This record gives sequence, C-alpha cells and structure tokens, in this order.
Amino acid sequence: VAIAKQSVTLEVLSYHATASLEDAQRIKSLRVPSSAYFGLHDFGFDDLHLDDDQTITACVRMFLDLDLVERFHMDYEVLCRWLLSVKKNYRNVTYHNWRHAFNVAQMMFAILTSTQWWNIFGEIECLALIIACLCHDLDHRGTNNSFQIKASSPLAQLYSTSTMEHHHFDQCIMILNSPGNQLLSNVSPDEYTRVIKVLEEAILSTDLAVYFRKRGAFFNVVQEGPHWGIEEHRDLLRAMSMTVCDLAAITKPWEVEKRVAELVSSEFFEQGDIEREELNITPIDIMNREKEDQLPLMQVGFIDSICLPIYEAFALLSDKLEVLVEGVRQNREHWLQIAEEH
Ligand SMILES: CCCOc1ccc(S(=O)(=O)N2CCN(C)CC2)cc1-c1nc(CC)cc(=O)[nH]1
Ligand SMILES: [Zn+2]
Repeated sequence: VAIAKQSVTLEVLSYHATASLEDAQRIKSLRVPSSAYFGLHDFGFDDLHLDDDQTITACVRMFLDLDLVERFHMDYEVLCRWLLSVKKNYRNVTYHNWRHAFNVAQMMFAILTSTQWWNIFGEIECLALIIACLCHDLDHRGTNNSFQIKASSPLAQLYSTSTMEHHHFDQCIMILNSPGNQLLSNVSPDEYTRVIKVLEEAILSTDLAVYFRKRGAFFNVVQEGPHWGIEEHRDLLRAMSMTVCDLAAITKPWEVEKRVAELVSSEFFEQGDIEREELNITPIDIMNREKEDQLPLMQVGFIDSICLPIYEAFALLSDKLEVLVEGVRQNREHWLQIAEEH
C-alpha cells in the first residue's frame, strides 16, 4: 500500500504548471492602475468587466498597497510570474476558477483596509491571508469533498478529511517552491515558517466543515469582547475571515449574486450529472437538476444557516462591515420573492 500511496502522491502532486518568463515580463511592463481605478476597496466589487491581464495587475496593486512588496523584499518579476502561475493552476471549471479566487482576495483586501484589521494581523499574517485567498481553491475540479470519496479519486486516497483543501494547500506550496515563482525567497526563515503555518490554517479553514466546527467559539469571543492580542482569538478571526471572503458573493448587489449563484448551481449540477452517469448514484438535491426549482429556497436556507450568523458577527466587530450583512438580507428578500413566485 505504501508504494501505491507513494505513486499516487507523485502522480497527483507532481502536476502543476508555471507561467513562462516571457509572460511575466509582459505583465511586468504593464502600468498598474490605482486601487480606486479598480474599485478594490468597494464591497460591491464586480470583476466582470476586467480582462485577465487586469485581474493580475489588480493583484499587483493589492500587494503594493498592503506594502507587502517592500516589506518582504519581493522581486517584482517574481511577483508577476507567481500571480500568473497561480492563475494558470486554476482549471476552466464553471465556478471554482481563477475569477472566484481573485474575488475572494479582493474581499479580503477590502475588509483588511476598511476595518484597519491589517493592524491587528500585522504584515506576516496579512501576507499569508492574501496568498491564501488567491490559492485557496487551486486545481479545483468542480467537484466537492464527498465526491472525491464517492469516486475514490487519488486525492481521497491522500487526504481523508478536507480532501480538496489539503490539495489546494499542496498546490500552493508547489508553486511557491517553483523556480522563478519563489515569492517568499527573501523572507527570513522564522518569518517564512510563520507565513506557511498561517497559510495552511487559512486554506484549510475554507472547508465549510471546519467553519461549522469553529464558529461557536468565534461567536463566544465576539459576545464576550474579543482581545486580538490573544493568539487563539486572532486564529479564529483569520479562519472566519476566510469563510466571509469565500462566500462573499452572497453579500453583493443582486445582479452579481444572481450571476454567481447561476455558476455555483451549474457546477453543482455538473457534479450531479457525473454522479448519476458515471457513479450510478442519485445526487443530493443541491446537485440534482430535477430539483432545480428548489434553488431559491435552498439559497434562503444557505443564507439563514450559514451566511447570516457569520456576517452578523462581523458587523458587530466593525461597523464598516454592516454593509455586508445588509447585502445578505437584501439577497435573502430577492430569493424569497422568487421562491414565492413558483
Ligand atoms: C446556488 C445553488 C445552490 O447553492 C446552495 C444550495 C444549498 C446550500 S446549503 O447551505 O443547504 N448546504 C451547504 C453545505 N452543503 C454541505 C450542503 C448544502 C448552499 C448553496 C450554496 N453554496 C455556496 C457555497 C459554494 C454558494 C451559494 O451561493 N449557494
Ligand atoms: Zn472558494
């Protein structure tokens, strides 16, 4: 078994592509517009009108405005190449693609700056959080953890819990260690160890199962009055921030949420089709095309059970984030109206 595991490991982990030097030099030569030009501080941000190059220069802008390039002595060409390699290692799936990762990173940037929480976390934890957002769904195949188990995919043989999230982290480390992509090569050994530890926790916390496990403790901290000097409180805030950014489409103006929900449901249905046709099993309702008309009510359930609790807690931590829970409430109204029309 050990040998089988070894070969699976090599096969699954060895695949990753990196961007060409030429491509990085092309990006490097582009002007980098301001965060105001991109609207990177806006909670209603929509990536739809940006082309792929602009998503890369927008990420460069986020690194520059968080002062990460100077503070961690990043080589500018390496930053461009690393961003291109990260984007290249997202697959062309319906929802869990580069655009999703880019939007998650923009939401983290908007939260860290509007709340001034970049001061609570400090530079090392901010660096880890931004890298984590950009890398948190790397090499996603458009299928969830339970699918990996049902299909006994190579990934499920490697990781029995948080299967996809462990793979996303491995892919992230693979790219950071690739020649020409070593973004952290000028970071001291101690700081590097810290960045990687926070990075792994942040990526693993995007598994909703981890969110459910940790959120009770977080709500207690928020109720009792958080002390961000306490390591455990900051760990919880980082983990919950990853979920808040990962699900943030639910807070966006209706036209954005409606478009993204369409992508999410399409990807779910594609998984359901594979389960029915190749695994010969009946998919769960959210992945079953035959239950498509239940989607609006499912979104209301998603909002009530998963989204509102965490966005309400965040609104208690900073009044700058009240606009997020307001967005969730408005989208809940829209989904309810559609449900009632049926
Ligand atoms: C839009 C198509 C329907 O989408 C959903 C349907 C049901 C539920 S659920 O809360 O009942 N629940 C979540 C935990 N699963 C294990 C079981 C099912 C969530 C979504 C949903 N998820 C995301 C995150 C990817 C984004 C989004 O917009 N909607
Ligand atoms: Zn995600």
